[in-house]
Amino acid sequence: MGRFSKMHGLGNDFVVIDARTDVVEMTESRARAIADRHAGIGCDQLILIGNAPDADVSMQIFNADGSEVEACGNATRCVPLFVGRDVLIRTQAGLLDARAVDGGASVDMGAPRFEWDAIPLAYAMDTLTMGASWEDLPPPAAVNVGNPHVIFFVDDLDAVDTARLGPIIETDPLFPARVNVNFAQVLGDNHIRLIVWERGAGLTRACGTGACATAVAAVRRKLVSGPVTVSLPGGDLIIDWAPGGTIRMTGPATHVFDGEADWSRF
Ligand SMILES: N[C@@H](CCC[C@H](N)C(=O)O)C(=O)O
Repeated sequence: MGRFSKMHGLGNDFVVIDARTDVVEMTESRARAIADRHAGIGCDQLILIGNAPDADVSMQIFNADGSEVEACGNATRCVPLFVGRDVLIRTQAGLLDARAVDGGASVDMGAPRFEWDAIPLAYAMDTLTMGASWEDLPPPAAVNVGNPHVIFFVDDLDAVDTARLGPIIETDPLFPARVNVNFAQVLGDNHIRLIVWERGAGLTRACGTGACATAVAAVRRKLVSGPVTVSLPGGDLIIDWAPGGTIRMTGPATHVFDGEADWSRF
């Protein structure tokens, strides 16, 4: 039998396995089966904590569809709670410094990347893909915070059919590796409301990297300033970024329960 912990950050929920002590061979189909909410344990992402030569621990991230990805902000905040101390975490997105704070954690998520600035993204969307399916959405911003995000700033978030547009944009041929889709409404100089259609997981209650990417895009467009409160369906994150710097994300992390499972059944 293998052990796991169920954890979440603002309702973005995880099955966390300590691969330092429980060796489990993770495949796409096994990750998908564990994440299945009806026939498995159920989670948005499956997290494997392992050993790393250059950090306290490593973190591997699998979306609910089984795809392995580079970054997960909400899971990163859960790692200090899982390990029991502040940690330097090796991820595909780089080394992340995660420190416990009251009720959660504060993480240096590294510097955002804007390599997509080289792509005339709005033009490409207009000419290649927009057509019938993208409708009246404005040209998005594109920010990579270890994983890829597009951000649409809209006037009225309640008027956007996020469940319908999310998967269309996620799988648009413009994004060969698919993309996380953020729908944001600026509520004030330091406040953004956000709904995220996550690549490989769909609509989640919160997306930490989505909040980081959205705050960065909003600061760059001078829509907000200073530390930004990003309000997601599951609650609030504080994101602090200034041009040229790294992103600091602060918010809750929750341990729900521990369990045991026979991984060979998945
Ligand atoms: N929920 C996460 C993001 C998880 C990965 C994402 N779906 C992707 O495919 O890049 C977060 O809190 O950042």
